[in-house]
Amino acid sequence: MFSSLALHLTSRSTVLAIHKINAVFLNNMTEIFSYTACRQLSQLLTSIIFFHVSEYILAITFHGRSSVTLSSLLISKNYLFAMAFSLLEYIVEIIFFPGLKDHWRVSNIGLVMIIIGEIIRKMAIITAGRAFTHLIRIYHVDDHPLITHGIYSVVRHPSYCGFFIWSVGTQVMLCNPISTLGFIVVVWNFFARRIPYEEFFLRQFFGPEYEEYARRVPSGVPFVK
Ligand SMILES: C[S@@+](CC[C@H](N)C(=O)[O-])C[C@H]1O[C@@H](n2cnc3c(N)ncnc32)[C@H](O)[C@@H]1O
Repeated sequence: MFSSLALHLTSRSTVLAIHKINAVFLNNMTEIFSYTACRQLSQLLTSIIFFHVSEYILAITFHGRSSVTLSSLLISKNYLFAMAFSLLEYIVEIIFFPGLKDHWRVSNIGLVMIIIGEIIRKMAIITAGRAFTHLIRIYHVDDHPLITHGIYSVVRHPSYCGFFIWSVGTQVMLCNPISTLGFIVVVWNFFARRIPYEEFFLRQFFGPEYEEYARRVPSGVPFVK
């Protein structure tokens, strides 16, 4: 009799545990499919698709289909890792701290950053035209003039400035505190090393003309000379 009572109690507690797990699961699913998550994740997806497809179309427009590779889509392993990490952060936080994602003023500032960053970057690509290559040129070619007009008269590296704002904006829009800091550090470091490397060759190509341009116009990436 005792054993059947024990069995009954065990199966009852098992059923209760399953109900509890189901409730937690359903609650988590409700958070994941909430209005907040649907809106923020669809904004992220739209921004990413628009950014990469337009990069690809502009690269084809200026350089022709044959010289455009996957790198023109700017999808690297590090980039995929960073985006995957930010998605993981988003999912964990929306399950355990859903209130964190409801800061709409912050999220909308992120959205504005995405739009401004995108506009600056695309203005840079269109202004530089064929001079804009995704891989840094290390040999001078005849049809590569120094671009100093338009947005290049305001900052020397508008496409990097635009990407910096765009990428950090994606994380601000998602209200992801860890990835926002992570993106600021990683993207800034990347450009802080890339800009001197790129300018080493630009100084070789254009000599005093580039020196004078660099003295006059700021880089466009904070704290990078
Ligand atoms: C990915 S693009 C980035 C251009 C620029 N750093 C920017 O942020 O807009 C890199 C290529 O642009 C070329 N480039 C950079 N600044 C330039 C300028 N002011 N005029 C002409 N070519 C430039 C470099 O030689 C390099 O091959």
